[in-house]
Amino acid sequence: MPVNKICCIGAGYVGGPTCSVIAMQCPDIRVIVVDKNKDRINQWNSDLLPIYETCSWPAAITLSEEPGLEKIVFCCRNRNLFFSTDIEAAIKEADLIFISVNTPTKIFGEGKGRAADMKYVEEAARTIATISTSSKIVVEKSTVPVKAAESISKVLRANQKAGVTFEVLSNPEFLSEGTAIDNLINADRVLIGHNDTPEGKDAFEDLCSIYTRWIPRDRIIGTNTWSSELSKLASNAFLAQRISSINSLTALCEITGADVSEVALAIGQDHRIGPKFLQASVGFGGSCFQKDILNIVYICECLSLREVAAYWQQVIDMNEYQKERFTKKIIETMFHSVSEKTLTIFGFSFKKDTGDTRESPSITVCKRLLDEGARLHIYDPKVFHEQIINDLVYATRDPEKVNKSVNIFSDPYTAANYSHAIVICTEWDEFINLDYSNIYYSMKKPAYIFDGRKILDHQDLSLIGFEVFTIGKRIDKPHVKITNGV
Ligand SMILES: NC(=O)C1=CN([C@@H]2O[C@H](COP(=O)(O)OP(=O)(O)OC[C@H]3O[C@@H](n4cnc5c(N)ncnc54)[C@H](O)[C@@H]3O)[C@@H](O)[C@H]2O)C=CC1
Ligand SMILES: O=C(O)[C@H]1O[C@H](OP(=O)(O)OP(=O)(O)OC[C@H]2O[C@@H](n3ccc(=O)[nH]c3=O)[C@H](O)[C@@H]2O)[C@H](O)[C@@H](O)[C@@H]1O
Repeated sequence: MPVNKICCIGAGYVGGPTCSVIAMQCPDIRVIVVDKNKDRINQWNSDLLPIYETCSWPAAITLSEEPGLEKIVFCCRNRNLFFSTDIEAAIKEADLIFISVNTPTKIFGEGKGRAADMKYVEEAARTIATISTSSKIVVEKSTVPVKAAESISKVLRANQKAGVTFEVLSNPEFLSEGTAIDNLINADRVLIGHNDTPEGKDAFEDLCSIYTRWIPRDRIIGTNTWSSELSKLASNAFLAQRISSINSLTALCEITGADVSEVALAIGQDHRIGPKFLQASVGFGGSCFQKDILNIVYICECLSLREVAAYWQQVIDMNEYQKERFTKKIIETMFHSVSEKTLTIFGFSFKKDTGDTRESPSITVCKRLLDEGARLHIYDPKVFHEQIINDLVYATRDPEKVNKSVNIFSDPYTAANYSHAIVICTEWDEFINLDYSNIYYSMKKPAYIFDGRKILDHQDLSLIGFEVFTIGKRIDKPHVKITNGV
């Protein structure tokens, strides 16, 4: 059955960009992205989109300009791309429905702190079943536990109207924030899990026919549904595992005098290992790595696979250790106390080129420093000030302390003024080229820099006069040649 109308439930970081790209590549298909969050839909319909995406238009697409998400949305919106809160109408008319709602870690009940909360997926499935008056392909785009498609099918079947059928596919998303458009247009692979039945195979072909408009057919992988669901979790677990592995070596490097960047370069040159995701850091963040690994841990524990669960849990534990180790180093270096001292935090998003703060290592570092009595000046080029305050209030559960001890700034120089230390928590490019001589003169002495992302020129900073600490490398004091003109 040709797909003419698509509905996507969930207008978030995945639903919005994914459907914008589909609308751009398939001008003959009408794409409606719906959400129950009215504010979010209003933003998608405004000039200020809810997601910050910097990426450029890939070379494969011939257009005279280099647009990112904004250009695509502005080009397709109200042509064949629509954002709406009328969920029922969009479901009714669609041939194919993406479920792209959030699947956060459960915060209470059975599996609290580890299992994925499937309530939004279930709610979406119930709505689809009760509203639909014609048969649909339902595509699970959200990241879900293995066997979730079975639960979705069960909910759909239990509530479907006579004569209406549903075929459920698993089509996990692999985009990264900040490079979503590139990732979607030049996807390494598109994974589609389907039932091994004639209906399942037909639905697979229907979804394929959308992706093949711009993705070469040999990059589309068809698997059984459970492999597809597990591959998504495993993919994030493997990426996070690489970061924890390189981070595990940083403490060793600092003690022995090895430099973790040199180690990463050396091991990454082996084409069997490869250079990506070996950048040592204060720790990984983002909405998915931790959540998806916890999900694997929980599934394994439920299946009595204790050793497997413990193996993956260690990736998370190492990440916690790294954030704690970095913060401890700050406190120890500053004479074992940051109480009443002002520390300037550069970067609050979980990585550069996004305004997203979910599970950002910056939150953990700030919370620990606030617990120790520090005053914080925070600067991030993209995160909204209210978001920073909300995150810190949630983390500390102490609005009074946040109100008293945290100031948010709109420019890095003012933020650093009169502070005792700068702490780099996010690798924003703009931090690399700041005028650190100027910053040094405006700070209290000794002036410290703690580079949690290894992005600065540490020798230069030492020469300016800073006390410098970074991850995975001992910074020796510079041998300043004192010349007296002789
Ligand atoms: N953020 C990312 O970079 C990636 C996320 N994923 C996965 O994709 C899924 C979605 O993630 P995000 O887009 O980041 O989440 P998000 O939180 O940004 O967006 C989800 C949206 O779904 C809406 N929603 C929830 N239940 C709904 C319902 N019943 N009806 C209508 N709207 C509903 C929410 O209001 C929200 O706006 C998650 O499972 C996530 O693990 C996968 C790959 C990348
Ligand atoms: O399922 C998801 O949500 C997505 O999760 C990640 O994407 P994302 O969270 O946007 O960001 P990444 O670029 O993977 O970075 C995650 C974290 O790891 C950190 N990181 C990354 C790479 C590295 O070498 N070192 C490192 O510390 C980043 O700073 C960031 O905090 C995956 O890369 C995507 O493939 C996946 O689709």
